[in-house]
Amino acid sequence: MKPWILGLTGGIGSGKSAVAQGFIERGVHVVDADHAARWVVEPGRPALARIVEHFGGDVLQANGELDRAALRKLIFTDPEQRRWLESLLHPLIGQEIVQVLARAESPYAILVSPLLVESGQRHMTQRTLVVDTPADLQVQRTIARDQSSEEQVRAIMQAQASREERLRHADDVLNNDRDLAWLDAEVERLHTFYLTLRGGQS
Ligand SMILES: CC(C)(COP(=O)(O)OP(=O)(O)OC[C@H]1O[C@@H](n2cnc3c(N)ncnc32)[C@H](O)[C@@H]1O)[C@@H](O)C(=O)NCCC(=O)NCCS
Ligand SMILES: Nc1ncnc2c1ncn2[C@@H]1O[C@H](COP(=O)(O)OP(=O)(O)OP(=O)(O)O)[C@@H](O)[C@H]1O
Repeated sequence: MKPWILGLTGGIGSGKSAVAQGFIERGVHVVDADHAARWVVEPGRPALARIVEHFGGDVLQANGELDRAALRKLIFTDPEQRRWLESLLHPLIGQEIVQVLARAESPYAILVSPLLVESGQRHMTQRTLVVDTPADLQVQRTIARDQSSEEQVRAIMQAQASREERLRHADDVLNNDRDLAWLDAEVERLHTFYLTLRGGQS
């Protein structure tokens, strides 16, 4: 039987990847929109040429790969440029996600995306799990992981749905304000529940 699809979302640094890892360890097939966003701009793919045409050669590294830090600076200080990039990449990211999900063979599969609510990717899924983390903890964990500045993390959060907006779309919530052992216990609880569902519904 074709798996039903769970959407897993949360803001930057909320813990989506850590939660997804817990589901992967339990045999669930996972596709991550951030990974798909990397595949569509690999050297030789048409989207990379469009980005260079639009933003100029400064967004390329010497080896011909996208300079992600340079592009991040450009799009999170200018909403119009961010929307231009999203209108180019989101349809391509959507196509990649559909292809990978079509090959999934676990009882249910997961689409991990920071922009599940904002980008309309939610419509590819049957159920939404929100990883909910207090904003200050999101900032703290992201800075520790990426060595980025607080200002940059807050600018990215400004470009994302608010916590309240995301929670409005949640069927299930994982409160990620405790330690990793708690996170794993929550994944176990949710996985046991998801295995009882048919098409994402009880
Ligand atoms: C700007 C880019 C090159 C920066 O790359 P970088 O390697 O530094 O970050 P990465 O892609 O791993 O994203 C890190 C986090 O930033 C946030 N983020 C990325 N893009 C966006 C966006 N358009 N709007 C809001 N938040 C975003 C997410 O929380 C994401 O998890 C990259 O994020 C990108 O291409 N973004 C546009 C495509 C997109 O919208 N991707 C999000 C998944 S659909
Ligand atoms: N409960 C927790 N306790 C301690 N550290 C945590 C917890 N949850 C996540 N982390 C850590 O916080 C950081 C951010 O988590 P993670 O990378 O999973 O977030 P994300 O939502 O995938 O972020 P992004 O949107 O930027 O891709 C990571 O270093 C992760 O190991």
